[in-house]
Amino acid sequence: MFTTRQITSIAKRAFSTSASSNAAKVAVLGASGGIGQPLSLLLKQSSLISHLSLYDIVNTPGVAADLSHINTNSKVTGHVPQNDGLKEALTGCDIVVIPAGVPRKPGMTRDDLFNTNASIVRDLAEACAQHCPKAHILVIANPVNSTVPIVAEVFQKHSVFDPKKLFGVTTLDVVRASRFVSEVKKISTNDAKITVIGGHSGVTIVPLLSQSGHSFTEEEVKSLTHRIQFGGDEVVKAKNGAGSATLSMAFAGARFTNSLLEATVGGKKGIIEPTFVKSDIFAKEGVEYFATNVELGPNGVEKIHPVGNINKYEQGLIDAAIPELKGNIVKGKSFVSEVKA
Ligand SMILES: NC(=O)c1ccc[n+]([C@@H]2O[C@H](COP(=O)([O-])OP(=O)(O)OC[C@H]3O[C@@H](n4cnc5c(N)ncnc54)[C@H](O)[C@@H]3O)[C@@H](O)[C@H]2O)c1
Ligand SMILES: O=C(O)C[C@H](O)C(=O)O
Repeated sequence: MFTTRQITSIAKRAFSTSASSNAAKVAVLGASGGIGQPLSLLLKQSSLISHLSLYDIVNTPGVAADLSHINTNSKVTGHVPQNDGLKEALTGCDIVVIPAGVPRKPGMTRDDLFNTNASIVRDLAEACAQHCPKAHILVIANPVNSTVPIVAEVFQKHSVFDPKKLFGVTTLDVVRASRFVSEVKKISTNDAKITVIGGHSGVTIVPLLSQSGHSFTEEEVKSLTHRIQFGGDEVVKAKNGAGSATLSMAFAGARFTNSLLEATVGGKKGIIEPTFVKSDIFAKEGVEYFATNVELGPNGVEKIHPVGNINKYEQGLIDAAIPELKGNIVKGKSFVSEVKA
């Protein structure tokens, strides 16, 4: 006869060793990089992932072997371009996260990365359109304001574009905003929920501090807004040529991926994350993609939240963001259409 304690312990073991049937295959493209490795480590902890598929042009066999010893239920595989590695990495994927591409050095803007990263993202998007056309695509590679339209154009070219399944990952801006506000107001980050809208570069990043429920002096608003818009530069400067944010980005990327997993395979309702998606909000102004809070659901984008009530200062920030955002988006779209022609 088993005691109650023994039965509980056997049940717990059985539960913890059986992989969840509601779990997804998730690929990380650029998995050996500064973001890719810690992001993959964080994703290895998810019970909603059955297969973590790691692709990079180098070093993924080692990264995958290392992660595969962690005793969570997901299988980990590593792929490199040889032997149809990209096809193998992507086939059957539900979610593809793309941090592949070069990071900034001091003095560079994110747009300065376009020449290198546009073709990397375009080629990876081509492979996704062919091998996992129904997957949710999460773009981290910069410049996000342009790389997201690049992915959309490639998917459109293959007639497989679903705007509900394409996301520019802007979560780091919200993570930073929360942290910076918590420091200034001396409050817990749990009480510092800041909506950040727009895009992901300099003035296109628009924090809506007036919606936070906290009051700020004019001075605080100006300095917090600047810090949130240019937080990436702080890290680039501190790393002094060794790249940009990797660990905080991995945290933010894992947060967004986990939210999407919960909303899709996890079946949870009411999950809201900020993200740069195809949106009608400023379509009249010629801006086809815009980040606001987005409710996630089983098919990806469930509901795009409007900007909401804003003050004059924030309206000024949006007015400044629109032309730059528009230019970034057109640049991404033309990059694909020019090659198409
Ligand atoms: N969205 C954001 O908030 C955010 C935040 C931080 C960084 N980023 C961006 O993320 C990107 C990656 O940053 P990082 O610090 O990890 O850079 P990194 O150089 O450390 O890593 C990039 C990885 O991409 C790989 N790679 C290059 N070409 C590839 C290809 N064709 N296919 C697959 N993999 C390829 C490299 O081998 C490398 O391992 C940069 O563009 C950076 O600007 C975005
Ligand atoms: O600043 C960068 O270039 C990386 C990233 O976009 C960030 O916001 O940290």
